[in-house]
Amino acid sequence: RAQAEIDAITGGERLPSFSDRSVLPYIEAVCKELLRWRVVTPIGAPHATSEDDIHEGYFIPKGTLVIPNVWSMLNDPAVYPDPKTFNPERFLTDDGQFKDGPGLTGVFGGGKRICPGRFIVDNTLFISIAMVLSVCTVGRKDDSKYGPLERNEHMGSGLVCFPQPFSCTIVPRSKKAAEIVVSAVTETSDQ
Ligand code: HEM
Repeated sequence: RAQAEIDAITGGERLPSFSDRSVLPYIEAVCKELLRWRVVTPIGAPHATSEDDIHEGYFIPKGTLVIPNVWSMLNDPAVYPDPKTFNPERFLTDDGQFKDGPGLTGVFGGGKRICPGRFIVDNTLFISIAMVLSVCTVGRKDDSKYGPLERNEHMGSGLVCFPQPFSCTIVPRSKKAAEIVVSAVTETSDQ
């Protein structure tokens, strides 16, 4: 579906660009679902309350350490049904337009110390996914080095989580797609 959406805009003749973003809602949804499905900072960053507070009946004194359970918010079945399934469509309306999801901004923390890198993340995710999928097909692969993919497709643990090593296949979709990649690389190295 992602590739069909891109092809409808580029005609398979060029790489997608940032100016195509508003007409690629499914790619937008893929980016958001990736941030939700594999949470990079599952417990955000610790903060402290700067004054006494009451939250849902609980008294929280000034100076209390607060750790946001971002993973739980983004895996709440009441908000994101069947949360373990990668399903970009949860970020689309019935007529295929992009819709943001509750709690997703929590991925980057909040308040004065919210992640300043979130704009880089947003743009890099979009352009990388759109460009790669426009010219390549990415496939699953089991191998003797890392074993069955299912066993390795989880994230590591820690304050910052990332996928465990895994194998995959990345192949050009066509001869034309391979030519587009070569000419983009040549143009970049000429600059
Ligand atoms: C998916 C990628 C990323 C995620 C999920 C992420 C998440 C976070 C979170 C949760 C915080 C703590 C915010 C808080 O205190 O509430 C943070 C802080 C920060 N992030 Fe990111 N981040 C990402 C990428 C980046 C990138 C690419 C950069 C820089 C290019 C960056 C720079 C920073 C900096 C400098 C802070 C500290 C801000 C401060 O304490 O004032 N992050 N990030």
